[in-house]
Amino acid sequence: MSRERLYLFDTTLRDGAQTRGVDFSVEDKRAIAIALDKIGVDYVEGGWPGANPTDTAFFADPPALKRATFTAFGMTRRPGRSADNDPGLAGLTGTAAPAICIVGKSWDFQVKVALDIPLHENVEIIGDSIAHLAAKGREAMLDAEHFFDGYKANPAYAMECIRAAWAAGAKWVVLCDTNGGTLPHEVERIVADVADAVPGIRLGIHAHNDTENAVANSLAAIRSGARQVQGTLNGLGERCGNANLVSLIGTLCLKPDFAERFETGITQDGLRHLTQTSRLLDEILNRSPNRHAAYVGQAAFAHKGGLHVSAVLKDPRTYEHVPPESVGNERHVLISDQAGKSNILARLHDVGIDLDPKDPRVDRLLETVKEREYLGYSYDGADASFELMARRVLGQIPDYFFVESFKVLVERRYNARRELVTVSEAIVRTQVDGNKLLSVGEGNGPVNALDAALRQDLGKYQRYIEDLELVDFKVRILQLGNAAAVSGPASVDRWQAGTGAVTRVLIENADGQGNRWFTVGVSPNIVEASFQALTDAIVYKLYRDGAPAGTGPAE
Ligand SMILES: CC(=O)SCCNC(=O)CCNC(=O)[C@H](O)C(C)(C)COP(=O)(O)OP(=O)(O)OC[C@H]1O[C@@H](n2cnc3c(N)ncnc32)[C@H](O)[C@@H]1OP(=O)(O)O
Ligand SMILES: CC(=O)C(=O)O
Repeated sequence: MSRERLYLFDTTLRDGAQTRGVDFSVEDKRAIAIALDKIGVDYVEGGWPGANPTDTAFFADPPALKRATFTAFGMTRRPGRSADNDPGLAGLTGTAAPAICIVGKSWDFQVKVALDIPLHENVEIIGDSIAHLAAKGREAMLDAEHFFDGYKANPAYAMECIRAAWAAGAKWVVLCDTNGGTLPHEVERIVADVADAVPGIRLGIHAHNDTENAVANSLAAIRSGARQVQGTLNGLGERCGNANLVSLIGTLCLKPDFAERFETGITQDGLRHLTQTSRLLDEILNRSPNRHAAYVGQAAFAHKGGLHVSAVLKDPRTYEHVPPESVGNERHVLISDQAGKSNILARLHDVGIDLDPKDPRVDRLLETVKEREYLGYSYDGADASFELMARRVLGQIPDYFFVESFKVLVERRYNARRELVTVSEAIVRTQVDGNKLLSVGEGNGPVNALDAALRQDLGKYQRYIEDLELVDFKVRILQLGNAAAVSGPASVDRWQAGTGAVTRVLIENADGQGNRWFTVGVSPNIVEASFQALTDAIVYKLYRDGAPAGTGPAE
């Protein structure tokens, strides 16, 4: 059975640019447009030429797209002007964009309040504007703003608006849930009514996420006859955002009810790049990806509960709705106090340690993890510290170096230019093969100074850590109730009374070969917690790079 074509329209660069805190440069827009084109999106709406210098410059030198239709966005002609004399429309037709999407009002209330013109005039404006674009040879589309609210308030008028666009030559009439308050059952009914009332009309859906239903509303519209679906990468957009195109692509391509009925432009390879495309956007916006994003989040295929892990190891379909690799994501098995033996075994396997489930060391490891999590450690995000902890229990981590003591000073003073500065200095005394070393490091904060001192001189290990870099540092204050506070590495396993806050430090490290790893430290003292995470980072690198063992501290 042949499938119907469903068109995907991306508005990341237009509605997504209306997100609070998002400000794309021309080069950002180009990179995103090319990534969308690569995965097989049909339309890339680049912005509103004429509205701001970035969009004007972007349209003046459009990206070379292979598959997608580059689309300009604007609004219908202004009241009191002819379409031929409207500067806004001229700005759109002055670009080379083969498709132009204009927003027009379809809610009588909006026409009265926002435009302040008679209802019939707005209908004429829509018709004229679309006819003008079509006459210029462009693929004209109407974004029927507030269509669902308009239809609920005055269905006859809302229909009159979209009939005008269709009759004037619109290739698509996109029904917008502009305020995002419409629910899926309403969308399903209203889109079906419209499709029945105007046979042959090509409908699109543009849903906002104000009730967290934008994706559901888009799917409902498709079920009722919409054949173009608009959305944005990672759900960017005005207020609560738009329908998340990433989630929509996953569902449309992988769920049989849609995938068997509709063909999209998304290629197999494009689908496998979905995770990468979603993360590229976050990278460009310089923000952390949402770990819990459907399909593409780091946690989307992360298994934590013992029952889950045990079953996933037998067959991943027990707790996964689609295979992670189908969208370019991967499976993670997390270690935590929810863990059973299966988690530990799976995680050990990941780091190259295969133990028999009956091996008593597995129980010891499980106990150690649970105790340490109780103290405030978290291995969910700190793979390297997990591996070190496991290998230490198994006696596989040699003594490399020994830190006798460290001291950190923070000084706030006026410098020679009478500027107020805060400087930090750290002094670390270490031993390598019985040789005593003293290093001093300076930094813009105590952790930075400690990191500099630790890595300044590690004797024969120095060459292994030359390219080590601290790339991210996160601090979390934990209230452990009646659990213990810990005071240092030697006392980590010693329980203490008290209810003090404990600091958990998570450090991301990188080296010159492109490896990245996370380590964790816990203490009531932030510097001590950082010290643990920093030393774990160094030990992990020494172990992984096969550095020779040391002889331990001198007596
Ligand atoms: C639902 C949506 O998200 S649509 C996209 C919204 N996106 C944006 O607004 C971002 C880009 N916008 C802009 O940069 C500016 O608003 C511009 C350049 C387009 C217009 O700027 P200005 O001319 O200063 O107008 P301003 O933004 O203050 O007000 C909008 C005007 O457009 C009119 N207008 C609103 N919708 C329409 C429409 N569909 N057709 C014609 N005119 C419209 C309003 O009545 C108002 O007119 P008024 O100034 O006579 O009261
Ligand atoms: C056009 C648009 O962005 C909206 O109506 O929400």
